[in-house]
Amino acid sequence: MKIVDVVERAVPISSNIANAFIDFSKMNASIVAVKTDVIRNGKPVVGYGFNSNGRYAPSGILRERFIPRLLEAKSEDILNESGTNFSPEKIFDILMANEKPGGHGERTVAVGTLDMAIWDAVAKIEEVPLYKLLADQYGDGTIDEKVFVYAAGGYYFPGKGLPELQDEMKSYLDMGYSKVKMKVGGVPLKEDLKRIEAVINVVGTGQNLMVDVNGRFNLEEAIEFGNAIKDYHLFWYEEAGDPLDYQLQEELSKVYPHAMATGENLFSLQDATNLIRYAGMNPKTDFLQFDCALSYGLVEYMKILNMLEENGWSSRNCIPHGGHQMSLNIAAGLKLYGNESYPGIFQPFGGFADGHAVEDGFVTLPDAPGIGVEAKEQLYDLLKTL
Ligand SMILES: O=C([O-])CC(=O)C(=O)O
Ligand SMILES: [Mg+2]
Repeated sequence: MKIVDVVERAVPISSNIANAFIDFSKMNASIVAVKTDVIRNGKPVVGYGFNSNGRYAPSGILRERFIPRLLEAKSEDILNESGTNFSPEKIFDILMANEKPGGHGERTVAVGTLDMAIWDAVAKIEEVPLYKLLADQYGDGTIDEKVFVYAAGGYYFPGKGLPELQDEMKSYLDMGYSKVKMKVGGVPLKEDLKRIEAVINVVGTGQNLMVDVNGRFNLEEAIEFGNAIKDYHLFWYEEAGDPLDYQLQEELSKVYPHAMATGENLFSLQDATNLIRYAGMNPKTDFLQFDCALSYGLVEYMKILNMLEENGWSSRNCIPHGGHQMSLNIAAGLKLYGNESYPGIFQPFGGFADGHAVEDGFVTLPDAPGIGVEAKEQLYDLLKTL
């Protein structure tokens, strides 16, 4: 049993949307295929992966360091104890050989992308959906039959006014979502408050709305904004300040009385641990958004879930960033609170399996082996070109 080839390509996911920190005019992502010599259904098993939005394709380090390390590994060093499948944990160790701790940089994205493809292959070799493999081998043996998902959008866009913002949010409700997220912090406070009120008018209550600052505010601005929105009782207030400024988050936590969310730009177990140690976040109210496809993959994510449990948090505090099927599988198999979703943006990676419409804010997963990329036609059409 061996990996015969690994191929990578960068593909555009660019658009004119912007959050408070970046626009996506040059955004791209790496897609990878891990080709094995294992035959299932008469064909060699191929695992597919891609990196999540917000970080650029790590093509260079994938091609120069991580793919060669994987291809140079001896078969016995990447198989599980019984030799019946690949071991994502052993592969993680192979990939991370000769990488110093700290200063994680873009390598977390490269490893996260490969890790996704490895898990896809491993589940395909077992001939089960990844969520089932996770529940059986790493979870309590049961799955969540449906997963809470919210529609993330509300981006700034040239010429987009309040009516267009409201139409966008209405369209998410029409698709079956119950909660929506919008970008804030990119225009003056007064203007954002009008945008927030316009969206609450569509979704009915602040509890159906999250706002995302994408790390734009300093402490003073974060507190001012928090004070201005607190009476809306929003579902959460996300990434108010720099993701690594734990003190800002801690100070904000002292004065903002409702749920907050952060973590999409923390890319390692150590960074996540520091957040839990130093940022004053509250496991009774707050949400954690670590995205395995940006942060060394599911092997690292499971270490983060263990760390959370040791510190009085639960997998139910987690709603990963990224809106991809990998995290949807993790949500169903390891019992997260839910998953993000980007209806219509970051295509073809955003959204879930064809024919699995969102109903009352929940989505079901296909019964296909692996992550389920073959059940999303537009995505599979792209991946199979590798
Ligand atoms: O705009 C982005 O970079 C995406 C983001 O923060 C989110 O989905 O929470
Ligand atoms: Mg965000």
